[in-house]
Amino acid sequence: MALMAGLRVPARALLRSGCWLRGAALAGAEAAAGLGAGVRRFGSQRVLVEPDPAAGVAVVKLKSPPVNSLSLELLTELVISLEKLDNDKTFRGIVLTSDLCGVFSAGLDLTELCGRSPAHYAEYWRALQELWLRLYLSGLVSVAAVNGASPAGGCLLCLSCDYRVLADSPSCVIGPNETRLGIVAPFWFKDCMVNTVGHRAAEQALQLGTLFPPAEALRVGLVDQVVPEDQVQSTALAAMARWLAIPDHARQLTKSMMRKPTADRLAKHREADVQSFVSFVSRDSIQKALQTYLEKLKQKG
Ligand SMILES: CCCC/C=C/CC(=O)SCCNC(=O)CCNC(=O)[C@H](O)C(C)(C)COP(=O)(O)OP(=O)(O)OC[C@H]1O[C@@H](n2cnc3c(N)ncnc32)[C@H](O)[C@@H]1OP(=O)(O)O
Repeated sequence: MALMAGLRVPARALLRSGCWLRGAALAGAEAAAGLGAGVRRFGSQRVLVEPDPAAGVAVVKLKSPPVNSLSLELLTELVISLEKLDNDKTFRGIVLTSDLCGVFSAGLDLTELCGRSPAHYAEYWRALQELWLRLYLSGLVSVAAVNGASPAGGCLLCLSCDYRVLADSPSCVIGPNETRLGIVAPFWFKDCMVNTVGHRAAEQALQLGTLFPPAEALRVGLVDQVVPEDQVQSTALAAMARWLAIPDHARQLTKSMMRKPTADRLAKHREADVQSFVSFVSRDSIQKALQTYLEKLKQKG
């Protein structure tokens, strides 16, 4: 383990994909995009917010090493940041990205789903629902700058945004791989997939647990653009400018018209969805499958 800024970070996470070497190039690209030195950042321990008030845009970076898995803490901090930005009239759009190299988000934190109490599972699922509803229905334009692998819950975050830009790298796979773990995506994740790629492609991807490489993700419509890794954020900001050219009230009403029926399917039955998750995840067979998967992940490392 290496100690960085008070965080215990596995050395291999820092060395992943030549992160240190690429840092300078990415900082250059950020500066070119107007987000370099001099910008006052805010946020929390796991969510970094880089505001550009003149542009009305904030870049929201997940920074929960080693893989931005969606722990209860990360979910909570992200909800708080989004709520703050949603309520601040300075901002009209967010770019959601990762501060880590090679990983956008590893999806749900599997340690939150293993060997915990029913009360913990319920609290965790409520936090996930809250994040999804907030992001999916946000009045802000949301662009995902997907600069790393984005399986399962990571893919859900991307699908909840209005537009997706993916880095063109073999490690940047994205998709709903839940069935490969022996678990089942919630119906609202399924709905997001269907709304984005259509019923047939969603059904195939969900049943097979497909993780799409960039070219395939673009072909199926899971992402909107694939660009070289060092251009992901600048491309996301360029896309943002196109979306911000539309008057907010018209775009927001249209977004709500498109998305509210999907969100309402969860919003109207949140507690039943929580209870259904708790009873599913508490099953012995599911606990065993999750533990086996986690152990395999750890052995790989
Ligand atoms: C019960 C119903 C729920 C339905 C919904 C489920 C949605 C989900 O999101 S389920 C989670 C699905 N996620 C995955 O399958 C991703 C698993 N992770 C990976 O494939 C890889 O870690 C990666 C491609 C994201 C990154 O690979 P990399 O080589 O850079 O890192 P690793 O060495 O694999 O991992 C480092 C470290 O992190 C731990 N870890 C990875 N993913 C998770 C996770 N999702 N939750 C908790 N912990 C995770 C991994 O075990 C390593 O830990 P150690 O350093 O302790 O060995």
